[in-house]
Amino acid sequence: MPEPAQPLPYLIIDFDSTFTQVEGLDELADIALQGQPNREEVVGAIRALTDRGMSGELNFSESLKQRLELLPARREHIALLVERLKGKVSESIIRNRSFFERFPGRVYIVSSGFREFIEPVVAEFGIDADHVLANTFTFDADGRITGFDTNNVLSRDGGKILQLRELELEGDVYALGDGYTDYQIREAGLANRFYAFTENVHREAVVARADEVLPSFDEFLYQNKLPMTLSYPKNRIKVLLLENPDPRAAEMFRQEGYQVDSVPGGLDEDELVQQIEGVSILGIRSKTQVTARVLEAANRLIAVGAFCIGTNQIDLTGCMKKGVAVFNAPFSNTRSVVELALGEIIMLARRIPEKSPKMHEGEWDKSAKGAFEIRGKKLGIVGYGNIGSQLSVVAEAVGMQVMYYDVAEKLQLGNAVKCRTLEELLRQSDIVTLHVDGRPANTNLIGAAELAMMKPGALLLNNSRGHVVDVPALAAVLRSGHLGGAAVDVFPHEPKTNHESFESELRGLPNVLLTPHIGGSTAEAQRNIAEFVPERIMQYVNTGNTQQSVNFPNIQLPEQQAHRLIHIHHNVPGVLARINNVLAQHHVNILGQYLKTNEHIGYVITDIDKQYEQEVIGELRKVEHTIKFRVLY
Ligand SMILES: NC(=O)c1ccc[n+]([C@@H]2O[C@H](COP(=O)([O-])OP(=O)(O)OC[C@H]3O[C@@H](n4cnc5c(N)ncnc54)[C@H](O)[C@@H]3O)[C@@H](O)[C@H]2O)c1
Ligand SMILES: O=C(O)[C@H](O)COP(=O)(O)O
Repeated sequence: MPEPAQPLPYLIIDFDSTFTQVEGLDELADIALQGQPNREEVVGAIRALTDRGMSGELNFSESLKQRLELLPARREHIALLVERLKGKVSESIIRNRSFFERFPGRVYIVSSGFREFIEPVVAEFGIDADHVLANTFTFDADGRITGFDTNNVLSRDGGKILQLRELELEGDVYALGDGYTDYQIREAGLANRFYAFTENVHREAVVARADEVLPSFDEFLYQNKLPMTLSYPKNRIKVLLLENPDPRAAEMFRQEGYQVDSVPGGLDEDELVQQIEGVSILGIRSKTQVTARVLEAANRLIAVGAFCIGTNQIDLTGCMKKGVAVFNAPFSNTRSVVELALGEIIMLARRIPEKSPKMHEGEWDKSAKGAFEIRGKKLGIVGYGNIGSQLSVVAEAVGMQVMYYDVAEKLQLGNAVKCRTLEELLRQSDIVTLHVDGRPANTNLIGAAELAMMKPGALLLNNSRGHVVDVPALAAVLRSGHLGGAAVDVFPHEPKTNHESFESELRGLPNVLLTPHIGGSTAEAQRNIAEFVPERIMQYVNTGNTQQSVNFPNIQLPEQQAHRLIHIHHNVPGVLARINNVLAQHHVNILGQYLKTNEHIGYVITDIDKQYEQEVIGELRKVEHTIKFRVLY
């Protein structure tokens, strides 16, 4: 861990809602009133008094007095409280335990809370009792808490100020806390700076008076160039989510401590270029185009999450060359598409797209004309990947004969028959369903010539990508009656939001089922995706693991041993040797090293000894052909 550049300031840290996530007295009331019918009411009243005291609405001594009058606690409840509080230490304080263990002499816990529960909690972080300045309870002979020691300066209004005066600290003093009384230390001139700590509670009145706002203790250490566990505070990682992924995605990123912004609907290239600056993680779905121009404007981008299967909307090579890893959800919505396709086959076979609107208009058109069972019919699947192969199994289960065509060698499932050419499949199938990926070469894969090869009266489904089918050609064969119907979910030009209108030559044609790109839009799929993608991205950010990235060399890493250095470079000879030279020159021991390359980049992870000088990092950053370099911790 590098040494701090300057002498450390004294840190005056509040306990309740700062060192721990909760208020000690509120928790004590909750414990003491367990099983009592008035528990909620009394705890609520104590919480309200705490809050009024903390925001400066009620003077402190009055707030404390009133709270203790309401508190029916006893000595034995305190031990239970201590155990509870040990499990509720603020995340960023836990993360930086080694900071406290290393500099206990520079840290004071100054609290209007009570020594009896503060001391044992902070002792676990190496903070001694004489660096805990807090109130003390008074008890009666039966062990019931009766009040507080009124001789203690901290029990009075302006108690923290009086306490700081008594301490007579020399040099820089920084106060950190969530309450008004913490701010008063700086107001009284007893601290150079006041940091409003908002990891647990955000009090407007306090934040408004702060020199700095700290969403975490990492942020404090980072701003002051002090030794910290993470290399970069998570609250500085900005996430931009477009196209409404399930709210669970934002929730997961927020839980991790990231800042999350959401823009409903998509953004066009110009809009995204405007918004991408400062964004570390971009979350999109199938519509947003991540182009070279967008990447050029992306000055902090680490990863792109496609909250869908398709990634053809992303310049994957451009991302790779910029050291931006892309992740998608390759399996989360496959079942939803399969179910939609099966439903569409049956709907088209029974000409429901024509019959249902007629019924809504009051027309009764009972007839078997053009309607057929799907049992025994030939289903031709183009693209036998995750969706195509799953549909194959389901279609066989309802009695269809499955044929498939794929450019890659694929395992035949069940009784499915492989076709050697697309033409072979098109000429035989009663129903053709497209499940190819969106690679540019698949543009107009099904055009006029291919449509002409299909059997008269056959049905076509496209749930893959809009550009795979030549839409005017499809409209022509539907109008001519050569095809019996079609179901189309994806289009070359799709509206950016639900407020734009949908234009297509397919509108108004008979037996054509049109859906607004909803193949993967089910509650189950969206929820799965919203967990899957953030998990992959957070793993990448936290450990460097690139498993299942669609554009980075995939490395599944063992658990980190000490410090982890992540180096992304252009794949040219000699970079690894240069990295290792720097480490060797500084006598840094390599505990483990993992390298994988592809045609464009090399991705090397090096786990090194705890001990290293700051210079090493500077030199590694300067290694020629470096695209991105980061130290995990
Ligand atoms: N409508 C929706 O909402 C929705 C939902 C999910 C996925 N999708 C799209 O569905 C498609 C399939 O998804 P998947 O997860 O099964 O993808 P996948 O990558 O698992 O499978 C695609 C298959 O198509 C094959 N292929 C590519 N080009 C081909 C060609 N010209 N001829 C024959 N085979 C070809 C590939 O070899 C691969 O086996 C993708 O385009 C995806 O974007 C759409
Ligand atoms: O690629 C996909 O998974 C589908 O096309 C679904 O895309 P969407 O999330 O934009 O609906």
